[in-house]
Amino acid sequence: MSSEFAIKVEGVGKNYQIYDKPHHRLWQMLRGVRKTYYRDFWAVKNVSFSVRRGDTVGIIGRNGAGKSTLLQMICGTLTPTTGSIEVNGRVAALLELGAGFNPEFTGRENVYMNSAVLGLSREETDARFADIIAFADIGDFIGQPVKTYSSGMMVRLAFAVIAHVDADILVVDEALAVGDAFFTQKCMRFIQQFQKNGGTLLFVSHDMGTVMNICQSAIMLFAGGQRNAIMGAAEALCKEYLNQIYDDPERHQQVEQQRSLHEPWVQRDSTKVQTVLTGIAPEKNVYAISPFRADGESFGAGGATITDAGFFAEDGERFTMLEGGQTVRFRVCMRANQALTYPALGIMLKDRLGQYLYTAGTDESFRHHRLVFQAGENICATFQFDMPILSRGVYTINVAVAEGTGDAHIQHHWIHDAIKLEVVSGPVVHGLGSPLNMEITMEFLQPVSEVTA
Ligand SMILES: Nc1ncnc2c1ncn2[C@@H]1O[C@H](COP(=O)(O)OP(=O)(O)OP(=O)(O)O)[C@@H](O)[C@H]1O
Repeated sequence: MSSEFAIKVEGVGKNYQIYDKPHHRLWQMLRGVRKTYYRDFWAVKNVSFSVRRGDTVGIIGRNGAGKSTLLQMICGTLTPTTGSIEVNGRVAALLELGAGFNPEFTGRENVYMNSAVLGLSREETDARFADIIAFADIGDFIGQPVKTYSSGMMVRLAFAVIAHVDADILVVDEALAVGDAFFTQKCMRFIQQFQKNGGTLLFVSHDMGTVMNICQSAIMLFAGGQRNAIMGAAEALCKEYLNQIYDDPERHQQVEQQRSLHEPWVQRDSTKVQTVLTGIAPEKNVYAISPFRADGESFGAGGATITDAGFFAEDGERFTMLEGGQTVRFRVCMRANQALTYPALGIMLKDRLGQYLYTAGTDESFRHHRLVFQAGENICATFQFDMPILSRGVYTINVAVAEGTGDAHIQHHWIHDAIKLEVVSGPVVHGLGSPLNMEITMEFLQPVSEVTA
């Protein structure tokens, strides 16, 4: 296989023999020469594709389409019935909760066992053990049997291991990377670094927005057919996937039923032949704001320390709840530990996948002020803006203090996820959010013929 490829899959299929009754299995063993007591079920059939090194590939498909089956075969935990799979490099996967862990063993024992399965020697694991534990951040539970872990702890430990085994290929199911927002951000930072370093990523997701954002190409699986996977550009396949979802006869049937139950309201009121509805979205966009995390994960040269950050009202009160559209002040404060020339404070709002939505800094506005801070000075910057209307979910804000100019600067203190924002309610479920002050109007441009009651 050319080393240009990380994975090459040719004609791969996985067949399960389905027995309708338990005793049919026994009959098959005893009398199977003359008669077959099972049905063949192809979870994956005749799949071929190749993934180049360094690519990020989305794995999409409806529930039961065969994603896990295919990926388990790539990881080597399941044997294909047909075809061949070549993998060039070390594969580490986060596919199934608790997979690869022995529930009776402690977290520590499982780390050693898992690392060994992934190709690390005992000495290599010894050298990385402290980092693995720090990444997982599960405290004393590391000495407890894994069967006592919450699902969140299990994901933490599993991700910590795969992040430290020098994998060439990572297989991650997005559904497992959810839970604690700060841990998710840490995982996404690791994944972004892994991609930058040229790692190959297979990313299973049901969120087409995410796939289009982070993947160049995608593999779409679908149940049935002579060949049940196709590979293509991420955007084209995501569109195709959405087409398929909405082309579902069951959905059409449900809508037909709704039609038969509800008379269209325009027809009930014959005076409303032409109607205008005007309104703003009825549900308030409410944000819950976490306290400032001074001890959040951070880095920097140490010439300054961020001492506080948060949303404040005009009278100085710290907000713990906010509403989309509300005018707010985000204040970030720092202490200079040394003299600083051209210092700048910055804030970055990120979505759950660690992608920047908005960033702002004092550098642009204060560039011409040629600011200099002295050691021991405390300085706060306030960013006033109208809170955007974001879709429901968890967001975080990084805060940072840098010194220098746009191209040539150093970071003195950068805190990842210093504040967590959770949009707990709101009118927007899909997409990033909605513009502020949106009004929705519906007009019937064609006169609707009068309907007799
Ligand atoms: N051991 C098994 N025996 C029989 N059928 C199986 C077995 N494992 C999986 N299947 C079937 O194979 C099909 C593909 O399953 P798979 O878990 O790979 O789908 P998936 O795309 O990962 O689904 P999801 O998105 O729900 O996780 C399903 O119909 C499933 O019921």
